[in-house]
Amino acid sequence: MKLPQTQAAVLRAASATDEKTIAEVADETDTDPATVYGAVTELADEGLLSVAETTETTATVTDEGYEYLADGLPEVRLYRAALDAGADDDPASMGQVIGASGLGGGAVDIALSNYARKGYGTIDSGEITADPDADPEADPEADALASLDAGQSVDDEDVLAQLARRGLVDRDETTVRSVTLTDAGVTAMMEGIETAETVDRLTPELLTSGEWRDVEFTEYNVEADAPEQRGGKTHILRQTADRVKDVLVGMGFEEMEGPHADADFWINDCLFMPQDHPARTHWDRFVLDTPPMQDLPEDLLDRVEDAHRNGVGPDGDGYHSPWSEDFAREIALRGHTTSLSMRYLSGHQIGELEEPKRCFSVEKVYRNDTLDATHLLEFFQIEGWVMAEDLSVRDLMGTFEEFYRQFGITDLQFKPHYNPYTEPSFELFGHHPETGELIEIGNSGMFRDEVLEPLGVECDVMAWGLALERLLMLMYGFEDIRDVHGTLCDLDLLRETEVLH
Ligand SMILES: N[C@@H](Cc1ccccc1)C(=O)O
Repeated sequence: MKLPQTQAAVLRAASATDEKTIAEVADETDTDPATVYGAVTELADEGLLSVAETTETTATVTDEGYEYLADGLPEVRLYRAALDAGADDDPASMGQVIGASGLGGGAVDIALSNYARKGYGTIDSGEITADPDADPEADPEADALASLDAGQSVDDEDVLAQLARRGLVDRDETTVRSVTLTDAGVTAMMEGIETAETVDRLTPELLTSGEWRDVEFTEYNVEADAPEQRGGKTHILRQTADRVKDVLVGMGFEEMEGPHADADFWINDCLFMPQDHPARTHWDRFVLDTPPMQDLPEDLLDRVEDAHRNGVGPDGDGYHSPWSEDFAREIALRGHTTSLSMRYLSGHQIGELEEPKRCFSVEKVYRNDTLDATHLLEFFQIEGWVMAEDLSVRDLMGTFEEFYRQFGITDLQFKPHYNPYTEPSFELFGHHPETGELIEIGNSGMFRDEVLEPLGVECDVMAWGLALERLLMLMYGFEDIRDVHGTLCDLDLLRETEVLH
């Protein structure tokens, strides 16, 4: 039988009786393990090798683990200090023993929380005892750390789990593949294996000698299974944001951009948000210690102030509450991207707009919320509006149905809501694919005259702010927003999720 170089070498290295791991075969044949793996896959496809997979958990000592290897585990150091203080006879003062132990900072807490658990003694109302029978020389956790450091394996699963919990070892699961010759493989070996003339790897030697010109290369097998290579990739949130942009551009929307830190005027006043609204207090927003915004259109400022004080139209009524221009000029991180909509609709950002017009942004907003499974302090909003004659709530709902359908979400629910700047207003909900729970995914409405008139907009405007992270939740079924953000993120979810375009 004729086989390409690596396959022939791998088959020769394999045995019918002894399982050999890919790493062992790679070692023996002096070949890169990924290449061996490729050859193994081919040989298994041909029925010449059989491959067995087992999962192996590896444990590596962390930096903190190494610290304790050098200095001793904190609880062991505490025990020795307690013995020195005679605590095996009479309880000794905790303060003194800790002082004598030389333990400092976080190590004291660590020592205390492991001391009794491991049978070194008791700690009670400021006193410490040392069990005379405890043997610090035979501490199973210290022994396990030393074995791992010496490259030996540790079999005691409980001790390993405890070390992992303490952050003294990192545990990783790896798949180990071992090969054996099948009957067909044995037969092929007995009949003789010839190395095919083809070359399956381009080597530096082939390149420098120029030989690459004359040799025949093995064909690529693009279907062969290969170990996963994990390079960097675009975060699924960014991927989904790009997808959202594509969908909205496809629906005829143009993208808006503008400052993350903006005058309260654009973030709130233009939206007819009373200056004493709770969302405008320090409870909700992040104010910046920067000079006030100078560049505000004076005539718009006057009209907005007038709307707040007196309302608009013949029957209008304002808030009858204080309105301060200084407050309007204060700079804060935007709590929604509706500030951008105000900048655009007013003509301040890109000049006068002509209806019909549709705009959107997929950008970050900032709120002084409490972090939990569904709330972040920074998140992405899908802002959008349509400016046209004679818009109705049906246009709003139809737009959402069309938009969310592109993401496989077809069971939207609408709930009447209140915003100071829209009338009517609706909250949007969708079902979580795993839990079935109704999740709020957005807020919307038709801008009121009190917003539009000062801006100089004479037709209808329907608008919304949708939560990108919540859309992601409904698409991929995770239940905690922290699975995709921050230090608690679910790496497998982030690595394996494909955002389809
Ligand atoms: N700004 C609103 C969303 C919204 C925008 C425009 C109109 C109506 C609602 C929010 O952050 O929840």
